[in-house]
Amino acid sequence: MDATVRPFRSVLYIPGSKERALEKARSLPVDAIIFDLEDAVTPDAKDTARDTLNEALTQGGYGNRARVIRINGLDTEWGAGDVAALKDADCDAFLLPKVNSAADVQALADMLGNDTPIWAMIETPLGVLNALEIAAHPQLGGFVAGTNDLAKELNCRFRADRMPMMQALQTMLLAARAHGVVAIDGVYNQFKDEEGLRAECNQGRDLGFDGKTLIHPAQVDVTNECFSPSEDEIELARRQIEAFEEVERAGQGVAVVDGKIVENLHVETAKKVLAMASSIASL
Ligand SMILES: CC(C)(COP(=O)(O)OP(=O)(O)OC[C@H]1O[C@@H](n2cnc3c(N)ncnc32)[C@H](O)[C@@H]1OP(=O)(O)O)[C@@H](O)C(=O)NCCC(=O)NCCSC(=O)C[C@H](O)C(=O)O
Ligand SMILES: [Mg+2]
Repeated sequence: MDATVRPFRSVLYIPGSKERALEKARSLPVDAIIFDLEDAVTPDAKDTARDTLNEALTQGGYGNRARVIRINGLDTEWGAGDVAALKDADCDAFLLPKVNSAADVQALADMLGNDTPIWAMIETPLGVLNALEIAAHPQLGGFVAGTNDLAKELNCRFRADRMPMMQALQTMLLAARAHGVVAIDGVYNQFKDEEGLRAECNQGRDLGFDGKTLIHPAQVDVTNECFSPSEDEIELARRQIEAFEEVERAGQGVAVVDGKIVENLHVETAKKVLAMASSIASL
């Protein structure tokens, strides 16, 4: 799949210790999986989770889904052991929690000793404030918003409109876009509340996130729907491209579609919409 238009709509956390969930994920229509060794795994299960996860990845069967391993922080008693056990695993990226600076990313890069992309959880005040230098690290492939940790660190309240953490989310997005890395929104904790999830997905999509992290299979379909180009968006993109090509042939640089101007930059966006739609259709 073309990496520039690879979809990351639905990114499901799976506890690395849960064999049943590791098995189930092979058949779920998610774009990416985060195999978690951090928060979803209790301290007494940390060691066995490494083996369970290694075995699942060796066995494979995850198809086109991007496979991301979230290790424990390098400042914890498990981080170095996670890297040692999994650095050669068949995966697409390693996800480092609570990244505060580019030096944290470099520390993991040094320990890995390979060029597997590193993703960073942005979930601390320093991580947000240093997002630009973190995104600029040459091995950095993506940001994941850790909205639970962020709320804890900010001492803010959870609100449906997420106003208290909006600056952090947008700072992270600006940095991700400045350096062309993937940006995934945080989780929606009430996993049985479909309407609440839909609203938060739409907000994340409006902000510019590529997709959303999920904690339960019941969240997958809504999320895929919200982060896919809709039929209306696809149809509009086609008409914008056609209209622009027509005016271009007549030596002009501005078309009008549905009463709105269409210039070269809108055509670029329209082409991205069609490329993403076709990438999703090919899954
Ligand atoms: C939330 C859960 C504990 C709920 O578990 P459970 O009660 O077992 O759910 P169900 O009985 O409804 O499960 C139905 C079937 O689905 C499978 N399942 C459940 N969850 C997953 C999953 N995440 N991935 C794959 N499959 C899953 C069950 O095995 C059942 O299968 P079957 O036997 O065939 O019926 C549980 O969903 C869970 O543990 N979720 C993950 C929690 C997690 O990963 N937390 C850490 C990430 S969130 C975070 O840390 C964010 C960040 O750092 C921040 O700061 O914000
Ligand atoms: Mg967290």
